[in-house]
Amino acid sequence: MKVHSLILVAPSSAASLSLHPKLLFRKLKTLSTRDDTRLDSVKDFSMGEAPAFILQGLQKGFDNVLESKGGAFETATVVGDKKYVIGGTDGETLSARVKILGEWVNLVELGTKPISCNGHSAVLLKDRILILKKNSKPDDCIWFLEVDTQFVKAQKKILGTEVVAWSKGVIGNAEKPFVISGPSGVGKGTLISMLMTEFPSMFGFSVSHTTRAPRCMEKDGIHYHFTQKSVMENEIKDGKFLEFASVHGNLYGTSVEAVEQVSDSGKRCILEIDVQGARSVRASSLEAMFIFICPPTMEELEKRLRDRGTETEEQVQKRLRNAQNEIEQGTSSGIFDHILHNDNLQECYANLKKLLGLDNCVTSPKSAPKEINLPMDHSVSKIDDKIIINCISSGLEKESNNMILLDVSSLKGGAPGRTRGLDFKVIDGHRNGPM
Ligand SMILES: Nc1ncnc2c1ncn2[C@@H]1O[C@H](COP(=O)(O)OP(=O)(O)OP(=O)(O)O)[C@@H](O)[C@H]1O
Ligand SMILES: Nc1nc2c(ncn2[C@@H]2O[C@H](COP(=O)(O)O)[C@@H](O)[C@H]2O)c(=O)[nH]1
Repeated sequence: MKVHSLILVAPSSAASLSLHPKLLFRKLKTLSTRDDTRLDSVKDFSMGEAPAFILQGLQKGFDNVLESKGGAFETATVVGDKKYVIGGTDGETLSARVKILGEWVNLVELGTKPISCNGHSAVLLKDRILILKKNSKPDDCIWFLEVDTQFVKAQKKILGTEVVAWSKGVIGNAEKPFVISGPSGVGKGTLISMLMTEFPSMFGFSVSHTTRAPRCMEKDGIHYHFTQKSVMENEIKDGKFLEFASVHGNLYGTSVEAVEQVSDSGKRCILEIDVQGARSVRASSLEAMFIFICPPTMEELEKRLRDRGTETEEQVQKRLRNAQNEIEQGTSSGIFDHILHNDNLQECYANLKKLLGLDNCVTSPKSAPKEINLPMDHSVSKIDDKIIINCISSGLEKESNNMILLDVSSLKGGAPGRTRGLDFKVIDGHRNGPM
């Protein structure tokens, strides 16, 4: 029998990625050939201990799949007394609605929503719903709708309403970003340029937003995203910034997207931000390495700032006044993992490379990122932290029963950024022989 739609209650024994494929196939076959009346017993599941279930379009009339008149595909996921309805083809994106005790209530959806698709599966994990989009590109097929994560809980408190947050799922982990701070003119930008010139495929710069005016050689989107104060303040309210601070009289900030874009490219992200920003990142969920750059003396710092010639006299004075406080904070607050002294530039650069494990480093070509290819037709089931995607191939002479095992045991990050740490394995059914 071909498995079209399958619903499982998580057995106590964990199916791990290391489970022998033959055993897994056997286990699934047993479960999938069960009488469909088995489904009724799990219709009323509640959230908490992560009951395993699938929401699948193929099982018409099944409680969790709603198909509205216009052909809009929707799934409903019950979490305690709430029912999250996800889908709709009337817009360009998927969206979510929620019913509490049978009544529709106002729901704020945060994050970037996924673009619409021809159906999806929805699987309840502990505090979020995994969405597997059908007929979507490999880098767009896995999404999460967070319903009870720390981020959602905090936003509910702030907004005083029901909140969910969308987050795109990414296979693998990002390289640990590093934060470089130090007073204006100490040489942060110079050191970062040297690093990016020597290791172009290894590092990416997080392009900050700022409300200050561009300097003559600065380009929008490359050196900074130059913006208006009111625009940036609204984006801060919308939760788009990982950190922000008022520095030397202007607003500066790192958007969540700036860091995620660098990580998506497989590079290690560099954040060049002030001490207040570093403090905020330290308190955020972003795991990073923190480096503070110190000038040899205040006189030398002043000379470098003046020689750079990018600031007016008034601005130089302001930056020097702030520098004293930054150096005190940077060297005594415990925010920073490492302090480097930029007296001799080449020596400081060599020390920075040492910290980053790059001394005597030979750059090797990067292996291509792992990509998941979800077939249009698949059914989904769940055992503990493993999502089993049964790929249904039709029209082929031989029936293929490939499976994708998606491991959601080590999720990292999440809204307002990407959800990383996903892993998967393809199990070729043919190679396992008859069961
Ligand atoms: N070790 C050094 N010795 C002498 N000059 C230096 C040294 N390091 C950097 N400089 C020079 O000091 C000036 C300021 O450096 P840079 O612009 O990199 O500072 P910054 O910390 O990035 O400043 P800001 O925070 O304002 O962006 C530049 O003209 C640079 O060439
Ligand atoms: N908190 C943040 N501070 C930032 C960010 N980007 C830059 N900076 C700091 O601003 C000063 C001044 O920069 P300049 O380009 O005007 O010379 C610099 O020393 C950085 O420390 C940011 O995104 N967040």
